[in-house]
Amino acid sequence: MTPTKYIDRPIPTISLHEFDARVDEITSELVDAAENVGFFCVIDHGISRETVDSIFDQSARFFSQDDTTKARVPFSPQHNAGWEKNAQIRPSTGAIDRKESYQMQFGAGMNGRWLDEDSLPGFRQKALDFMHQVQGVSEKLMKCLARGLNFAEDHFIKAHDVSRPESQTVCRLLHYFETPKLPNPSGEVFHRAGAHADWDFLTLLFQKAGQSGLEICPGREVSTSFGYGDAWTKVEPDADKNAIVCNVGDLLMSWSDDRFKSTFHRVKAPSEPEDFYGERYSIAFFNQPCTDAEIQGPLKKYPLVTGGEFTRNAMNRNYKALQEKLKKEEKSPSVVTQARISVEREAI
Ligand SMILES: O=C(O)CCC(=O)C(=O)O
Ligand SMILES: [Fe+2]
Repeated sequence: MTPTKYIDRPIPTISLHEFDARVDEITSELVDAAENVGFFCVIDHGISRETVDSIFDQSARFFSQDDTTKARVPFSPQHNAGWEKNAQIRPSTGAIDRKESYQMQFGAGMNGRWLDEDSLPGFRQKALDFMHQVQGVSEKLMKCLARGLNFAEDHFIKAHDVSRPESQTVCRLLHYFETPKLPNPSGEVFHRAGAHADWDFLTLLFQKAGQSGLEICPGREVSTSFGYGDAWTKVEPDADKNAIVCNVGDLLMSWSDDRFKSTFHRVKAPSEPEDFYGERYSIAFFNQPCTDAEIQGPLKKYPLVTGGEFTRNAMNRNYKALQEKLKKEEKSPSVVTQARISVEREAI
């Protein structure tokens, strides 16, 4: 196996300390990070490490339920919410990610998709409290990003109003399974999250100390392209600084006329001795626009679309890329069928 090619790229760390007084400085740091790397770490964001640790405890509590219990809140493609296991296939790998995830939303999309209080007392309220805190940090970043693009300060905040029934914002709890250590006799690759770009506006990711694996590969020029390079940079969890890893998604790339970069990233399939093979937990908060939000960049590079249309277009593009990949690799029809189901399910 050829060793992974790594290069060092600085990933900016941006402090939100004294946000109101420093908003100009923070805006220019954010714009610089969004234009050049697409990934940045946010610190001094106001969510305590205890809060983050306690939501990870809730996540472990959810995933430790047996599969029959979790299957009572199955993933719904229509609502982009609920639990799924070994179901997501990325066009970059043509194979399933070895993980389970539980996607939560703020509103009606969750009807029937919360586990009942008897199974998991207190879970729902704790999850929603956390999601509101992350929404608060997201709104600070949205304010700066809007200023950076000369939109009204509340332009992105209004489009991502989580109190409206049209909200599509998702908080995804992720649990990657332990991977067998080398040598792996079957030669099978255990993908965790195959290389992809996110479709949303901005992703805020929480990681656990020591559970590495996230890697990025910048260099994409337009939000509609699929290509990526072959040199990776590790984004290690920084629990001491309680950093939130943020990345620009395709929606913000297109909303900025491709000025801000939505960067390819993955959770590496552990395959080299120094990789992390253990079970891994992470939490991704995907800021998604309301279905009726109107999306167009200041230079009008792309035609105006609604939040609903943007998501549909992204899914269709993903589906086509996956079909091409599977055709090229002559995967069996059963894999294709499985993939079709899974991509239709995938909304991020
Ligand atoms: O688990 C992680 O660290 C990243 C997950 C991710 O990139 C995603 O779910 O889109
Ligand atoms: Fe991602």
